[in-house]
Amino acid sequence: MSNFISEDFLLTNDYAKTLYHDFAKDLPIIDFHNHLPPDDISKDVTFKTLTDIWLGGDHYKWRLMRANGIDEHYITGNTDEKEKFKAWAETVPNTLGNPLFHWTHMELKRYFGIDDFLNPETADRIWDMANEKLQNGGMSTQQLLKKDRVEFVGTTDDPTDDLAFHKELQDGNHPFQVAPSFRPDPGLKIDKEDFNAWVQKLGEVTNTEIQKYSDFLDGLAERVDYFDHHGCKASDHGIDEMFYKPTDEQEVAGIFDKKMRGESLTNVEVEKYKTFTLQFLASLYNKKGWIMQLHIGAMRNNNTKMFERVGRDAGYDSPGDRSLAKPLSHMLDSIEYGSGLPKTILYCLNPKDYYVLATIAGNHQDGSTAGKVQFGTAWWFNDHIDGMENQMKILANVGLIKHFVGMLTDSRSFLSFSRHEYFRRILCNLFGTWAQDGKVPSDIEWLGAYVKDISYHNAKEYFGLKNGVIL
Ligand SMILES: O=C[C@H](O)[C@@H](O)[C@@H](O)[C@H](O)C(=O)O
Repeated sequence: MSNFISEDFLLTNDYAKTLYHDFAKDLPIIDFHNHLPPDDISKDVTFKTLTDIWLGGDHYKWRLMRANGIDEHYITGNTDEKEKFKAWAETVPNTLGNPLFHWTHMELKRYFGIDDFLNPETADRIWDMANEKLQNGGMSTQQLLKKDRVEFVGTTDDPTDDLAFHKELQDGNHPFQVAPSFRPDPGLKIDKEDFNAWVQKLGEVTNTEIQKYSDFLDGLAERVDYFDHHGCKASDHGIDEMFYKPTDEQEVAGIFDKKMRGESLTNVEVEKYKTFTLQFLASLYNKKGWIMQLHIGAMRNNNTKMFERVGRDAGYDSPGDRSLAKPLSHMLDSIEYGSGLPKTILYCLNPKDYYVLATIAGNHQDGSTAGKVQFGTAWWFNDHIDGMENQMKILANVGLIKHFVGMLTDSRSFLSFSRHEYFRRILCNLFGTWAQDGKVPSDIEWLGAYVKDISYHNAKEYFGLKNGVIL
């Protein structure tokens, strides 16, 4: 496979090559949003097999395996690890054009030095080589972070989490910083059955009996303080359908009481509750100087039979298509008008909303911070060459790509950091092609400064980091 994943992979002209090799390649990584388990980092876990590190939790791969006719037994079932790996190896040759085809081979090459095409014929050899490498040292979670020069990891954490592993990590002497991100979705989703149980849990961790909405808000505020003390710099919200229904605390207190009594709520009540609670949280984020991330528009768990069998985040999600322009614009406007909008990153799953997000971000730039409101990088089903190019072109068309905070993996795997390389190659190829086509001056230093900012410096500045240490 010597002509694949070569030095100049995805770099189609000389400008692109110079931009990547001279400006992007050697920069450290700031991965400000992912789903890595902090306990695996803190315990410096070494994964035993390629299946452990590659297939556990990776619903992207699971989805393609199912599409390839593989039985669930070999995907999320209890079968032998090697059998699972072989099922993936059988799938890989059929993934042409999918980013997983590139990611798989980049990961084999970068982490294991394996240059072979993964397929049923090479599977045994690759399994042995990779597992030997995993077991021979140098591949623990912390070593992988160091090897990839990861300076900052932003995990995704429930507000009721005690953050014990983050604390351990912060007390340790590491060249990287692992910070929690505050993800209060269960406290927003008042329409879900487990809402009341979550409220009770919040009460337990804050040592209060939450009886009314104001107790609940106090509990959230206490956890924001707690997260702040543990290095948190950002929140994250999974908003499946954007909402905005203006209301006030008194009305929402009544809605909360109703839910606590076990009564069912109307859609309007649910939206009012979510609106006020998000406004309240945004005011806390703003006071702390946190970044508010909104991931909007996933339609989740669309296969009930499989949801009952394998649970959430298992590969049964799609972009939804509910309009988000008005509610999102009104929501941000109301926050800005009220307590002031925190730094905000907007992501959407349906690419039909790219112009909406990119321009709504522009509506709330206020001159306080360059790129204060960001149109975030291509998320999930858009995380591929076309999706990333599309996102960056739209951002450049209607805003300033110069201040773009760039890539994050959103991943659950320690081998996904090579996706920063993938992103940087795509970025350099985009700018290099503009230079080649005479669309922009071929001033390599000037373009190189853009590449460095987008690959690393902008995120570092935006998150207030200095050499891996939170300022
Ligand atoms: O890239 C895909 C993601 O990891 C996806 O699983 C998450 O974005 C998750 O649904 C979430 O809500 O945070």
